[in-house]
Amino acid sequence: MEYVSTRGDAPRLGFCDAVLAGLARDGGLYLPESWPQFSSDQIAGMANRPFAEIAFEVISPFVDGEIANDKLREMVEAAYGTFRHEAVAPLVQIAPGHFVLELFHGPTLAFKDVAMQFLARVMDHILGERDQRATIVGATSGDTGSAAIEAFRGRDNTDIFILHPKGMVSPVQQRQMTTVLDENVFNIALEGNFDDCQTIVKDMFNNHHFRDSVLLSGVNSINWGRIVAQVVYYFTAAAALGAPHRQISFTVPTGNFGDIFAGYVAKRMGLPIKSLIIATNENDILRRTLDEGRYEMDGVSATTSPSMDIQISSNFERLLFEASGRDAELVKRQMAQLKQSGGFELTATEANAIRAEFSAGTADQAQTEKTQADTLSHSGYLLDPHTAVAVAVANTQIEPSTPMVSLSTAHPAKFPAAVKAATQIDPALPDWLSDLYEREERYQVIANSQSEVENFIKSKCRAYKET
Ligand SMILES: Cc1ncc(COP(=O)(O)O)c(C=O)c1O
Ligand SMILES: N[C@@H](CCOP(=O)(O)O)C(=O)O
Repeated sequence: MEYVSTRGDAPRLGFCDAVLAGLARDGGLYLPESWPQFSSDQIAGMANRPFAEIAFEVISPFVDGEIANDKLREMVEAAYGTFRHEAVAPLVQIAPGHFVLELFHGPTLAFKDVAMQFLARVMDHILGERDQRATIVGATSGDTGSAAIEAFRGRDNTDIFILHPKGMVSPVQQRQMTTVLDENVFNIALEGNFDDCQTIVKDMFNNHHFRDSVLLSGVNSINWGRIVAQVVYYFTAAAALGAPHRQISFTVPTGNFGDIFAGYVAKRMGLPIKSLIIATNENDILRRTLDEGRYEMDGVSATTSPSMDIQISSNFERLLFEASGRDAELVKRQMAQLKQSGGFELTATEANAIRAEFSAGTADQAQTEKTQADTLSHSGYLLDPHTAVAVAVANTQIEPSTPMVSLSTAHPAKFPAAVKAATQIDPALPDWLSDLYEREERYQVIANSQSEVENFIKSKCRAYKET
């Protein structure tokens, strides 16, 4: 299996090189050249089996033998052994026909752990085999950063630099990152918003001199290794609810479009998904794009679901590539327009293809809080604000004959202030995080400047070699 860039000008790579590359050298995102297919019998056979076994089954066609099967199996078992729930990603029914898929039982209480626990092991393995050391960078609105730091802390083959928007993540998210004092972990509080963090990360990849001098690698969902691991829980959830014998719908709280793109991939692989519903908060660029056929940035507003306060939704580029019939020249032009003028028009082909696969809805602050309060009073279930955005949107789209799964992307205790405001409940952190507020913090405040970030990284990382 080879991987191709959405912008068509980067070399085709195998799985291991695509994972280490993170972003393609032409600025595009890697995708497999074709979609592995799962038969109805294979999907039926996934019901009631351990998560790690399904993970191996779903991921291995993408790895395509580049990592030995017994090693890959060992990695997925170790990755999902860190989860505190036996099922890893359990389903909980909150209303007739409506289920929440709990993805927050990993070490940092957010869905990012599902992919990050896998990806860190894969990267460590590849680097170890090649006797190389890499510099990992990531942009975060709170959850990717904490999951990545937890997964990469103390690893000898990597130094990790995470950029978060200063003062714009929840106090729990911030401390989960900044209180990790391992020598290979560096937190940067950037004077900007999440999109600024993400732009600097992508621009560092596009600065080939810098990229090569530190052996740069990335852990955002621009990295294919993140997406592939997120495909797994669509299969486990759908099989548990009766797929392939019936269709299942999913509603996904969306920002960078990685999580819902993983659902699209599952569908392309043969999973009978009826609807894939994009749920956004007030930062509703994706819903507007579906409605209007134009991707148009209009500023980020702060909400109680900060991890979705995004305008530049990275993985939408992967969808454009698919929806345009893999027209890399068109995607390249659209991405250039986005960078230059903050927007671009979808072609009719793209708009039709996207509308055929996705629908979208928005829940504003009041609807999100009401959903948190109503869900608690009707079913006794406490939702974090991101999950509540999904549940609010899903509630408007439920059909009697099709189970609806809303993805629960974070534990309520990650966002205690928002949960308390909506429900009067103070969600407790689990034991292993109960002293989070007493731990020492370490982070570096840096201006919104690519060169300042690059200089800081060069001064700290062990991989740096002047070229
Ligand atoms: C809690 C939570 N929910 C939802 C999202 C949105 O996911 P994605 O960026 O994959 O669309 C994020 C951030 O990525 C998140 O941290
Ligand atoms: N919401 C994310 C933003 C980064 O998303 P990613 O999935 O591309 O890593 C976060 O929590 O950091």
